Amino acid sequence: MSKLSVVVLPGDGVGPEVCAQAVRVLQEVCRIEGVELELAFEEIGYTAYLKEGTPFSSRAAQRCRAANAVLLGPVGDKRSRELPPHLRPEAGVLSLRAKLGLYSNLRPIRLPVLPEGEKTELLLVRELSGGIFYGERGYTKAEEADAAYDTEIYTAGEVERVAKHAFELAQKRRKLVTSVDMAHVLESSRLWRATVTKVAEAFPEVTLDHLTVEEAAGQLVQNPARFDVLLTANLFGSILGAEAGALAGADEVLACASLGYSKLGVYEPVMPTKEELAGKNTVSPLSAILAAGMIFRYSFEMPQAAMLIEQAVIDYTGRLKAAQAKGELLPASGTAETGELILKRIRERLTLL
Ligand SMILES: CC(C)[C@H](C(=O)O)[C@@H](O)C(=O)O
Repeated sequence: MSKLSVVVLPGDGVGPEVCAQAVRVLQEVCRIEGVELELAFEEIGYTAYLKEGTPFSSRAAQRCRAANAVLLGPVGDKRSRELPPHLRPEAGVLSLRAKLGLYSNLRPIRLPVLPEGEKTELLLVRELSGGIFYGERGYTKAEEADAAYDTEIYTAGEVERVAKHAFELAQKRRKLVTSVDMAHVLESSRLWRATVTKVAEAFPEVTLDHLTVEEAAGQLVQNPARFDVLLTANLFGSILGAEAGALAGADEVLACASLGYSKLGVYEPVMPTKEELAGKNTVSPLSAILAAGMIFRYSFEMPQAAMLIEQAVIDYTGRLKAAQAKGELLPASGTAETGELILKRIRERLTLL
């Protein structure tokens, strides 16, 4: 029996309760597939700061580095706003990515194509360990209120490795990479564009086109079907990811994977921390469950198991929508109950296979 290990970083707000359901799914699918699953729990974010005085401890980092995958809950808390930047929950996430060398964030997003309303799936590939989030920052004068700066900086090597990843993924999809930058204004974007163009030479079967970030923001709304793989820098990816997430609509279930050179990845639901709902068993765990599915796809290399989970989520949301459309009264289903229903579907599907 093979053995795989996952570190769970439940994060803040509703993170623990949604991660608990994703863990149940991980355990069940590993049991079915005959994989021995070793689980460890560590803290990150505001919760970690309250307990340990740091948003991500070096002990937690060490355990994550030794694992096969990390399941990460949403991170952030309104009460952290007064903290110095290095103690804020977000600093914990940036440190996790840097310490694990995760440079490529993959976010599949299904968007409605108007007016037909059908869905198209694009894959956002966001550079994750460089750019303005990691560039030098500070105040230019002793007087803090005077002037502040953050540096957008990329090396060709940083652009090259994430671009290669985007092209490799596009090869298995519709074979189009749209690289998004601000090459009309920014020097770092001109390096980005030149480097991506060079990487494209090794992938003659994949088409490359370039858009400015302003164009991309518009096209996501007007013509989302024109995208297959959307490749972009850290900051632009954060903004376009939020835009695409909003366009996808509240009932779309979104998760993402952050990867580096090895198979070790960090997987997270794309959702807010919703501190006010923490512990109330009301939010949907489906994004966290999809994140668990992505663990099987990218870190465990078990695509059948990933499909089993994805299909269970699709079946569940499909039936929910059909019932709503018929005006049927649905039984209230909390976080844990939804997790249970997904487990039931996973077991049912197995009997069908
Ligand atoms: C603030 C930062 C840690 C965060 C992230 O990169 O996850 C943000 O950019 C986002 O995309 O929601």
